[in-house]
Order: sequence, then C-alpha cells, then structure tokens
Amino acid sequence: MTDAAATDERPPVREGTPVVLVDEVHAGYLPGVNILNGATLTAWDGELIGIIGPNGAGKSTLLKAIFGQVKVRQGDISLNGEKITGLRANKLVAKGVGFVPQNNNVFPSLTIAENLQMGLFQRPKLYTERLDFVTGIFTELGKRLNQRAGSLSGGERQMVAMSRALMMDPAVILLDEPSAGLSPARQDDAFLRVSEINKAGVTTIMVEQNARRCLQICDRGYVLDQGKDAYTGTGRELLNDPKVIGLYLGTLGA
Ligand SMILES: Nc1ncnc2c1ncn2[C@@H]1O[C@H](COP(=O)(O)OP(=O)(O)OP(=O)(O)O)[C@@H](O)[C@H]1O
Repeated sequence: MTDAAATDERPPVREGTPVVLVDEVHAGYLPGVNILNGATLTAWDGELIGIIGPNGAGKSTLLKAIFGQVKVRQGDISLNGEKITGLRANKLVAKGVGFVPQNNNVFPSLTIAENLQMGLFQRPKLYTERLDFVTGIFTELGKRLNQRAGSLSGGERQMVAMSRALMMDPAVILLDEPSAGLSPARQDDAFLRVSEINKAGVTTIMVEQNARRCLQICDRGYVLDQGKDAYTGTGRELLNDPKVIGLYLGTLGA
C-alpha cells in the first residue's frame, strides 16, 4: 500500500512500456478551473485498474482526459509509448482506445447488431471475427442481435456499450461506472463481465463508485481525491489500508 503523497514506496517496478501512462495531468472544463491537478496513472498490459474516490474527485474527468473529451492543460498521456494527449476520439479509437461512458452509451433506435457495427465503422471487415469475440463474453446479446437497443434494460445496454467498444479490439478499454444504476444482482453481473473482458486479455481501466467491489476485482487501484491520486496499491492493499478504509471505504470489513 502506498501513500503516494507521503512515502516513496511504490508497487514493484515493471520493465518496458505501459499501455497507458497518465503523467501529472492537469485538466478542466472551465477557463482557469482545473478538475485534475497532477493526476498520474499507469496501466500495464493486461492489467485491470480501478479508480475510486469521493464524489466530484475527478474520476470520470480522468477517463475523459484520456479519451480527449476534456482539455489537458499540463502533463501528458501516452498509449504504448506514443503521446496521445489531446487527440480526438476518432483518432484514439483507431489507435486502440475504447471508451464506455456512463450514460447515453448506446444508439437506442438501432438494433444490437447495428450498434456493434457502429463500433467497427473504421474496420468493417473485422465484423464476424469481433462479433464472435464479444458474443463469447456477452452470449445473450448474440441471441438478440436484431432487438432494438432502446428496448433493453440498463444492464443489457451496458453490455451493448461494452461490446461496441470491444469491437475495435482495443489496446485498452475505459469503463465509466459500469455498475451505475443497476440492481445489486445486475451489479454482480457487471463486475463479472468486466473481469471476463480483462481475463480475455484487454487492459482495462474502470472508474467505480462501488469502491469495495471495484477493488475486489482489480489488480491495482488508484484513489483519486481533488483531482490527484492520493493512494495507489494493489486492490487488496487498498482494501486493507486503514486510511483508505477510513477515508473512502466506510466501515472496516463492511
Ligand atoms: N462538462 C462539465 N463542465 C463543467 N464542470 C464539469 C463538467 N463535468 C464535470 N464537471 C465538474 O468536474 C468535477 C469532477 O466531476 P467528475 O464527474 O469527474 O467527478 P467524479 O469523481 O467522477 O464524481 P462522481 O463519483 O460523483 O461521478 C465536478 O465538480 C463536476 O461538477
């Protein structure tokens, strides 16, 4: 467990180039107001990274900064060693960044199949191959490809949104609160699916309000507070750290 602000202890140093490196990023929506204040994050190939923290800490903003949706004013973001800071979404998708926003993440008037095709508009020839991959994880979608996305439940829409991002065979998938708005049973399913996506080899960065559940499945986590990573460590380390428990997770062992 690391108190990033107070000690030099870090998780084991890994060699090579991370899939995603967010380096001291400052970013915000309004002139002169930064939401991210030096946020730093590293995701290595195949890792499942969780980002937790209080409301308004800037968790979603961090994903949006990686995906070019909010102005980065200082610092850099790189993908497999290549600087991607400020690139537009279409360029980022082509380079291998998949983003699943929390809301409005499907085209409701289109069928599931059409939503998935939209995810692959830059490489349509891969459709059959990628469809096999996503329906291997989201088997129920494969049986309902002609159903309109607008008629699906919240959990099912979330699956379509994740599937659409996976169609491009991304190097990394960014998930903004995949469990938000779902019933407890559906939340369990959402976390299971995130694990399955990651176990299929996709580097995954997930923001979650459901901090405890997030840390239970992630390899490493970042606690974001006031736009900066306050703590980082393995999921288990963060779950057991008294300071993280006291400040961000509520009661011990809950
Ligand atoms: N489009 C926007 N324009 C201006 N301010 C914004 C915009 N989006 C978010 N903010 C502000 O940025 C701050 C951080 O928001 P963000 O959604 O990143 O936090 P969060 O950590 O994901 O919070 P939560 O857990 O509540 O979703 C908040 O104060 C929010 O009001």
